[in-house]
Order: sequence, then structure tokens, then C-alpha cells
Amino acid sequence: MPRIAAVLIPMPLPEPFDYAEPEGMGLEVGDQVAVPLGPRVMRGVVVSVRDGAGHNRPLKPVIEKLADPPLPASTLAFVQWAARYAVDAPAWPLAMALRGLRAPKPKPEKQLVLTGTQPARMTPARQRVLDAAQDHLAPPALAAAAGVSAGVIKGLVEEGVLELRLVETPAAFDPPDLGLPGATLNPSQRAAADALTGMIAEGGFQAALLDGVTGSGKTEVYLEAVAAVLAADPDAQVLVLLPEIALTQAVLARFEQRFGVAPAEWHSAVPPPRRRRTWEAVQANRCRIVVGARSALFLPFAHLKLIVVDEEHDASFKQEEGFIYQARDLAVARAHLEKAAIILASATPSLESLWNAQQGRYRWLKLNQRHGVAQMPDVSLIDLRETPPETGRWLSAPLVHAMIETLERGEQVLLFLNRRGYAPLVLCRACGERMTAPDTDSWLVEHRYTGRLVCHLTGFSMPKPDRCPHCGAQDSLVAVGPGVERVEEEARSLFPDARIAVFSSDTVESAEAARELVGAMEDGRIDILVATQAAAKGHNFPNLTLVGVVDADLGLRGGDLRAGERTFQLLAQASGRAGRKERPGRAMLQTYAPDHPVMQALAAQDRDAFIEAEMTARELSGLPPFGRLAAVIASGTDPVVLEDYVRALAAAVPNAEGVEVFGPADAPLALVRGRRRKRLLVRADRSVDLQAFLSAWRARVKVPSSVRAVFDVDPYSFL
Ligand SMILES: Nc1ncnc2c1ncn2[C@@H]1O[C@H](COP(=O)(O)OP(=O)(O)OP(=O)(O)O)[C@@H](O)[C@H]1O
Ligand SMILES: [Zn+2]
Repeated sequence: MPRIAAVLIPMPLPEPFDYAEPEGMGLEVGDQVAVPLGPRVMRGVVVSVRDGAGHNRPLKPVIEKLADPPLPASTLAFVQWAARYAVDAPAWPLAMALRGLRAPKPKPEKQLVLTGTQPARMTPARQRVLDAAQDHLAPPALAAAAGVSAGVIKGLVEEGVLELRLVETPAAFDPPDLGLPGATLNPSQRAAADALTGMIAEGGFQAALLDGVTGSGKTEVYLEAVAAVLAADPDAQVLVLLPEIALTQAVLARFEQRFGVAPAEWHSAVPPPRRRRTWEAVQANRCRIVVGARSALFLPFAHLKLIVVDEEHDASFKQEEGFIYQARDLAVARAHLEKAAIILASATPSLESLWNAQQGRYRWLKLNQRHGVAQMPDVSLIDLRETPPETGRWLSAPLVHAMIETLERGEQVLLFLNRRGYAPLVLCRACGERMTAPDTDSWLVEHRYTGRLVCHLTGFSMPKPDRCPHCGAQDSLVAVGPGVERVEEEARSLFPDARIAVFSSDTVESAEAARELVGAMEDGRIDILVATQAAAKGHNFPNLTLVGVVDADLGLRGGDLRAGERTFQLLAQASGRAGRKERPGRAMLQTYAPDHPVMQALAAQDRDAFIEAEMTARELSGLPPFGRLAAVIASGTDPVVLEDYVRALAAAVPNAEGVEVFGPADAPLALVRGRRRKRLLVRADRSVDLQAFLSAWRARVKVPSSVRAVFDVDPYSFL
């Protein structure tokens, strides 16, 4: 009977396309196939196969079934779920699920194997070769292992004792050693670990919020849950998601310590050939633990039983470009589809997760104390209105004084400033012109290491000019405000003998560099670390006892819905790096707004009061987690066409109860790369099917070819 295969293709198409299955191809859901699309041949994945009898439209046939492994049905279901959630084409999450296959197949390896033929003449050298050949080595490796020349090997091949074979070796991911002992847990860790293992033993979808203060040992607790899952089911796989590459390095090391082998690593800095091997091993269930960044969520797990989202509150889990998604939320969905357990861990959980825990949807496990003798750091505010730094300086006298004390004791200092580069703004003293990127409403940031002015939004960069491009004045451009490089400069002038390093995405470009810098800090080879948020969370620097927050108010500027929550999280995390071992730590926050509720909550270390106030405010205005938000960002090169489109969109809002639409309005970043930007904001009650509303709305207005319309469900950026 002729059959029809629906094939999803990683191209921006709204749905799968139908193709005829050639006689005898035997396609199944998940199979990767080559199909014609217009004049091109595309890779696609079969999402369904159905009876084609009575179909009257002639369909193009599937060209071939590819040798690449099929996508597991649950991965495919997740891809489709994610697309619906994000109100976007399933092609995007599908492309992410297939990303591991971008590198070519690894070349087969040459190996020398014994044929069974005995050599006519035996020598000690030859005997060593025969012994070493048990391991199936490549010719040079065999010669080295046996300590013989290539000639000896060649002779044995010619005699037919050894034979050269081409073998496709799948990447070996050694199984974790479950016999190794874990840390001895303290009583509250034990209670949390038992609750987790008990929950997981119940089977099926289960969710828990592991809510423990900084340094309470959440990692040790979830390692026990991982061990329990792996031990209970020899096929079970575990995924651990982390917000930063620097953090994946530290967590990989903890896993290696616990299970004797390093887990597979997955993030953008992993080279494509290794990614391919990991993808294949995950699909074939030859790899049991994956530690990675948000994109690891799209891997084709064969038997996923536990997901851990560490630092679950972190905004880096929200992907803002291309396929827009919040990895923490999708992780919960994936766990649900896989009938797996999920653990969300944080010292500063998101309001969304706290709310779910309060409602009883997530089990709520708390760790209220640091492990061992370590105490929570002492947090104090430095009122910059009273003790401002000198002009052109950023470190106030009380902070410098504390730095002197700390360094004299041989302890380490972390200066936290969430701003890359040297200065966030360059302006002309003569004419007042602010340097911006071409056709973009965003300031150019000065980077002294590279001597360039860089747009952090578009990536545009140029050498710093000698003359103002606007008025032509010579040497008139001045740097305004601090970035980490400038704070480093100040620290160097204050402490010329101290070993100082900068940790930001500019100084730490690879996983290797991150490992190196984190290692140097752990071993005490750095005295003062000036860092953006990349280093201000998750890490354990035993000798770090002072955290100085250079500009605590930074994140509060600009009226973003989560500004208070995020500032609290970021600064509590940064402060939480201090005093994690025997020596007591302190954190000092430089602020011009010491009375602000966020600063007060941080100083009093009263998270619960802050959360309660924030929850009440959100509830009153129907904002997440009490309501739902979505944004539409439309951009275009032709202002008139763009304006027409956003107006038409505003006029076409479907009639729905419990939904409000605001806008269109100019976006705060109204011009990027020459494209004007407009925004609309949707607020909906929780009971509303927001996705259904958005896709109905989106379908009502045709998008002109010069306009790009992006729908952002649960927006984090309001620019
Ligand atoms: N039971 C234990 N035995 C020995 N060491 C422990 C134990 N629990 C925690 N530690 C140590 O305490 C430190 C903090 O633990 P961990 O990094 O897991 O904390 P955390 O809760 O994840 O903190 P944060 O939220 O700040 O990242 C680590 O150095 C860890 O090795
Ligand atoms: Zn000028």
C-alpha cells in the first residue's frame, strides 16, 4: 500500500511537507531523509507516516533514507512542543536538534590487528609488538607502545601476522563509576538528597526546587540524585544545564571527581567533530551524563531520566536570538514529555519557580546554612553620596580600606562590575557628540586592550579615532564611566604589587581560558579578580573573603519588569562568593540608593521579605508569575511600511477575554543596523492560552518582505 511521509525540514516553513514513500523504503517516525524542496535537496525528519491510498495529489517521493541515526520520538515531540510554545516554526528547534550533525562524519581510524598467523622468526622486539597489538592501535601508536621502529611493524604486516583495518570507532564515553563514595552529607543536605531520591524513585514526571543559600552544597545534593538515577536504571541518562561555559568547566570537574569520568560537554565552544560524536553517543545511549549550556536541551536523548537546571534563575537561560526560548521552562516541558524528573537549583530562585513551589507544583527543598564552618558573608552598603570616590575613580575609600585589610591577610578580593570593556560611553569634549555605532541607537564601548570602540549590540567595532568624527577636534574624545578594564586600571594603580586579572567574555573566550582563570583564582595565584557576572556565580574560591560591588545600582536603571529581582539575584550571588570556607567573608555594595528595597534586602540578607514584596507587586499588576507576557518586535528598513504593519497588527488583535495589548511604540532601541524597531506588549491572565492567541493574531496580518516580526513569549529584554 502506498504511504505518505510527513517530513519536517529545518527551513522556515510553518509545517511538515508530505512526500510519497518509495516502495520498500520502510520509513519510520524520526528517520532522517533527503527530500526535494524546489530545486534543492534538503535533509528532513519524518514526523509521521500514514496510509496514502486515495490521495489524489501526486507527491514528490522521498529521495533516500539517510544513514544518520533517527531522532527519538520524544525528541521530535519536544521539538514540536517547543515550536508551539515559542509561536514559531518547528524548523528552528529542529535545526537545533540536528546541530550536532553539522560536522562531517569522523574518518575511520587505521588499526593494526593480529590475524592469528605466527611469525616465521620471533625476536624480543616482535614479541613486544604482538603483546601490544592486543589493543588494536594505529601503526605509529603500536610502534611507540612496543618501542620498535616502523620497519619491525612493516615486516610483520608483510608476513601477514598483522593486518591493517579501517574501523569506525564511536567516541568512547566511559560509564560513570557508581561505586565511588560521595561526600558525607550534613543533615540538611542528607534530608534534601533523600527527598530527591525518594521523589525520583516514584517514577514519572517529578519536579523539585532545590533552594539553598550560596555555599550550602546544592551541587553535592544533586550529585546524589544523579547517582541514584544512574544506579536505579542502567540505561538512564542525565542532563545538567548551566548558564555559563565557565561554570560548566567547574561542574564538569565536580562530576569527574564524583564518578571517576568526565561527563560529555555540550556548548558553543565544543568543536563540531566532538559535538557530532557526542550527539551520536547521546542518541545511541552510549553516554550517560551530559553537562552543557541551554542548547544541550535539544540533544536526542535515548532515555533521559533526570534534568538538573543549576542556577535556574539565571537570565542566560533565555535565548534572545533566532529561536527565542527560556531553557528553564522548556526543560520542565521536556522532563514532562520524557516522564523524567527535574531539579531546579538556585540560591536565588526565580519568582516563577518560587511561585510553583508555593503552589505545591514543585517539591520545595531548602538548605538554610552553608556547609561546615562556613558562615554567610557579612553584607554592608557603602553610601556613595557620603563617601564618593574621587573624580575619575570608582572605588570609594571604605572599599579600598577593606581591600588593603584583605590583601594584608593574604586573602583574595573580587571586584564585581557587570560591564565589559573600559568605558561604556565615549564622548567629545568639544562638541558633546556621543559615539554610537552606525545606524544604531547604542553607544560604542571603549575597549583599551584592543584599542577599539565596540558596539555590544551589533558587534560593530572600529579603532578609536584621534579626532572627533563629528566636529574634527583633535584628542577630544573622553571615556565616561567605568567598565571592568577601567576598574582593573584603578586597582593596579592602588595596588601595584597585587596580581590582578579581569574575567569577562572578552578576556575569557574559550572553555580552556575559563578553566585556566578559575584555576588560578582557586589556587590563589590571583589577588584581585575584576569580573563581570561570568565569574560572579557558582564558583568556589576558598580564599576569597571580600566581594566589592562597584556599581550596585547598575541593573536598577531602565524600567525592566525584572530589574529588581535580577539585581537582587545578581548581587546576592556575587556576595555569596565571599567566605565559602573557613575564613569569614564580607561583601560591600557601593550604591547611591541605599534605601532602595533591593539594597535593604541585600544588607539585611532578608530574601523572603524582598520576594514577598515583589510577589505582591507583580500580583497587583497581573505580571508574571501571576499573568503572562509576550512582546512583538517588528523591525524594518522602510519606516512607512513598518508603521503600516504595526498599525495593522494593532488593529487585528483577536477578541479575547483577559488579554491586553499595548503599543505599538518605538522600541527603546529604536534603530539597529539601520532598521527601525517598534514594539507591542501583550499581557494576559494565566488562564488564557497565550500561544493560541498569538498564533491567531500573527496569522491575521501578512508581514511585508522588508519587515521582520519577532514574537517573544515571556520577554526578558524590553529594549
Ligand atoms: N557535604 C559536603 N562535604 C564536603 N564538602 C562540601 C559538602 N557540601 C558542600 N561542600 C563544599 O562546599 C562548597 C560549596 O558547595 P556548592 O558549590 O555545592 O554550593 P552551592 O550550594 O552550589 O553554592 P552556590 O549556590 O553559591 O553556587 C564546595 O566547595 C563544596 O565542595
Ligand atoms: Zn566633537
